[in-house]
Amino acid sequence: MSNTQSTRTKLQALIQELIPLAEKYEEPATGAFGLEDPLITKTKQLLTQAQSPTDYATSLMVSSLEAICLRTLLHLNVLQAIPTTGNVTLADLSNKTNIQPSLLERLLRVPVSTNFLAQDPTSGAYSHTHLSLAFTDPSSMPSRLFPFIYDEGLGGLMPLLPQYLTHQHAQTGKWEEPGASRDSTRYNIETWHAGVEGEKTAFEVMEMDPVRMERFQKAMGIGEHLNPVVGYYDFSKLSNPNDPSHPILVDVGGGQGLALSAILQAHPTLKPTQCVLQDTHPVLTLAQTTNPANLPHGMTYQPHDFFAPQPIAGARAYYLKAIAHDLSDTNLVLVLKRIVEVMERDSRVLIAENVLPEVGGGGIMALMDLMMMGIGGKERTEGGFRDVLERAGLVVEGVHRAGGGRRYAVVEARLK
Ligand SMILES: C[S@@+](CC[C@H](N)C(=O)[O-])C[C@H]1O[C@@H](n2cnc3c(N)ncnc32)[C@H](O)[C@@H]1O
Repeated sequence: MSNTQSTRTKLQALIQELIPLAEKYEEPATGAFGLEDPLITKTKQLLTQAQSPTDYATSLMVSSLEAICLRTLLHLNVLQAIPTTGNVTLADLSNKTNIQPSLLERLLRVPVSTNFLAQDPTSGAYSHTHLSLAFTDPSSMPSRLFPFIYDEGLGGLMPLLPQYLTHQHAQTGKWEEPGASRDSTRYNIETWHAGVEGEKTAFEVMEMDPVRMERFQKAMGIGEHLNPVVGYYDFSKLSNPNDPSHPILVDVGGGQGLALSAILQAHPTLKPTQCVLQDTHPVLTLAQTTNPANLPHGMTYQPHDFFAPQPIAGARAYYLKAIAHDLSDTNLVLVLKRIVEVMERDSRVLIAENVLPEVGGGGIMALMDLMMMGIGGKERTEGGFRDVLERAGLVVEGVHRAGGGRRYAVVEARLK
């Protein structure tokens, strides 16, 4: 069989497989994240099979550019200026946005080429597709997620990965993960890019820009929508009403307290007076002034560097959400050891994170993992969590998965 014939046979087989998948296709839930319908997975296989390597290289370049154009269009409020129904000419769009027509035309050419936006082939007028329309609602998941991920790494830092690795190789003689043989909180793409390599951590770089810090902390709320905080771990078992002075829940690096707030709301038996929110001083100041999580009165706000000795001894649980993935294995072990030093037999460490499968994991997990690489962190498999917990003197008691096809889980650990 010639190559073309064998490709045709494979394409026909894939198309046959698409038909039953199309019959079972479900409209994705709003905000569903990384839960790819089998129809989409199979369609991508079909496309890959049909593409030549040159087609593939072309689409790769175009989709990278599409992200840049889309970020720029959002920045300039262009998508919002396209009517939700009907279409708009270039001249009208230019008048509405006060943007030079030729700049607009050139920025819009890419998203039109990918069918993200529609363009009338005769008049050239632009209209929305269901995809672009979603980006006009500032509260929609795409509008919240894409600019955040783009601004926090995808657009600026990740494209520097080849240069960063070359720079690191010149210093260490090794091709390795950022900071693998140094302190990865201070040696990573973010700190190198900011010109403070070895001096500040990635989060200290962020704190140098209060506007960015506030935007980042606000954006943490997106996580609650993508991966619910409650519903798969029974936090109510931490309750200890007989000893009201006993700390029950310490949220280590808890940011604005969004997770703590969700936990307290879902488990009214937990007393706020027995809960502690720890983070850096600037972040807690922001949390107290803006209180976006609507945290109840009575809980303690405690500035604390999680590399320093843990000031709350014997709490029922030390909760770390989206902390482990900011850290290398070495640094995570250091942070966990600070907690281990003050744990009692009934104390637990609760790590809330995505748990990668041992093999693969899909595009969005790969993206999150590389985003974390930018600041010296990483996503982990269950085996990866077991390993760091073991090195810190802990043992896994359970992996409580969020379910619904999500990778998210609470990894519960106790003293060995
Ligand atoms: C990705 S955010 C997660 C926040 C929160 N746990 C959540 O899930 O919304 C990481 C948090 O760790 C905090 N952080 C970073 N380095 C820290 C340190 N050395 N000590 C304490 N908190 C730190 C940051 O200020 C930030 O709020």
